[in-house]
Amino acid sequence: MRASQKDFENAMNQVKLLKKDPGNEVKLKLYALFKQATEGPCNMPKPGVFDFVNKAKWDAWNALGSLPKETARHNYVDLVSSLSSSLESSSQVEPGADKKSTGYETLMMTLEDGITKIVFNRPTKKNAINTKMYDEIMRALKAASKDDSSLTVLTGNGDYYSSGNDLTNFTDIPPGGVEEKAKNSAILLREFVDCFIDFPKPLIAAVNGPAVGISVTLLGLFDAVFASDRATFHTPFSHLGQTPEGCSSYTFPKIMGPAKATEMLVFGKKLTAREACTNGLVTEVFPDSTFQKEVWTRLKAFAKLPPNAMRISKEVMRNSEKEKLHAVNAEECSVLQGRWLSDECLNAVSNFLSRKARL
Ligand SMILES: CCCC/C=C/CC(=O)SCCNC(=O)CCNC(=O)[C@H](O)C(C)(C)COP(=O)(O)OP(=O)(O)OC[C@H]1O[C@@H](n2cnc3c(N)ncnc32)[C@H](O)[C@@H]1OP(=O)(O)O
Repeated sequence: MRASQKDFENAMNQVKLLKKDPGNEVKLKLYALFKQATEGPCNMPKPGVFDFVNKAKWDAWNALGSLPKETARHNYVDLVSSLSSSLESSSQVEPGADKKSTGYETLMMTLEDGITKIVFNRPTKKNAINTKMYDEIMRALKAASKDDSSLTVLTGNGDYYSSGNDLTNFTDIPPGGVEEKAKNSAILLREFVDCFIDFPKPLIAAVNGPAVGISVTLLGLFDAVFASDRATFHTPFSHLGQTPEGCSSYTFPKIMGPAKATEMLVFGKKLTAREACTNGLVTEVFPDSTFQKEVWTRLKAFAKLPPNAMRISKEVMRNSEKEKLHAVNAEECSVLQGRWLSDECLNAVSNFLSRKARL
């Protein structure tokens, strides 16, 4: 049976009442079907390459070709009806996830048993790091460096550790245009990585699942990395028209040798947790089924060690490198500032946002 104009109007109202965000992919489908149903085939000029959001919308509408208005209206009503039932009943996210807690919007932070735990908390976005999250991680690290804990642990909520830089960060273009955006991003990145270089206490990553991009490169600045055997380590910089950050251009060749570092940072080879452990990036791998229990037993034992001895040992081991790391960070950010303006990068980001590419 075909959907009537009344069904279509009801569906439009139902969309506004959805309690959960259906995600960009579905929103693009809804947009395209709505435009096709009301205006027919795409009749707008194609937006420019920098106009990510409108280009993604245009691509979605244009992809419907000459689909008749009635069919588009019917498909729109069907899609909304399937969303209303599935989204209202599904609950893939852990309690507390994606909610404001303890003064942070994108993190959870606790201090217990001498351990400050910072949890990336955007599980529905695979813990992608958006601008707010960069700011909050810096704030959390500054607080952790001064609190009563002896060590600090970073981990992720949900199935991912983190999918790295949130690629929608690139869509928020300031009045000064993409050049200003690239400049501001380089400043933010430099300040962000500096916080890891300067962190004074033992810093440990509990990598609970796949890690991508900057969430991988930073691991070279951690003091221990414990990984679930479900975790993977992926730095697809060339695929994204980008270049290494997080001091990885220096730490990775040092940790694993230039050949293995090149496989990861230049050719984008994705490592399993065991491969990352063999290469020296990961301290130890645990079966996913016992990961939390084993890691936290280990961490609680570490936290009972004399905190000053641990802090000073870290200082002795790392201080001679600090100046070099700050210089590497500055150079990587400056190179990236240029890459973010390149066609290679802009096209890769645009493809991700239009759902044409998956890594
Ligand atoms: C300013 C400082 C800049 C520092 C620069 C750092 C460089 C990097 O970090 S480069 C690495 C950037 N990350 C990526 O390229 C990963 C992109 N994401 C993916 O390829 C896939 O999402 C995935 C392989 C991580 C997961 O795929 P899967 O099919 O399992 O799940 P999805 O449906 O794709 O994801 C769910 C949901 O989450 C959104 N999302 C995931 N990762 C990102 C991301 N990095 N940026 C923005 N959004 C992300 C994804 O779009 C989905 O959202 P919707 O439900 O709204 O569609």
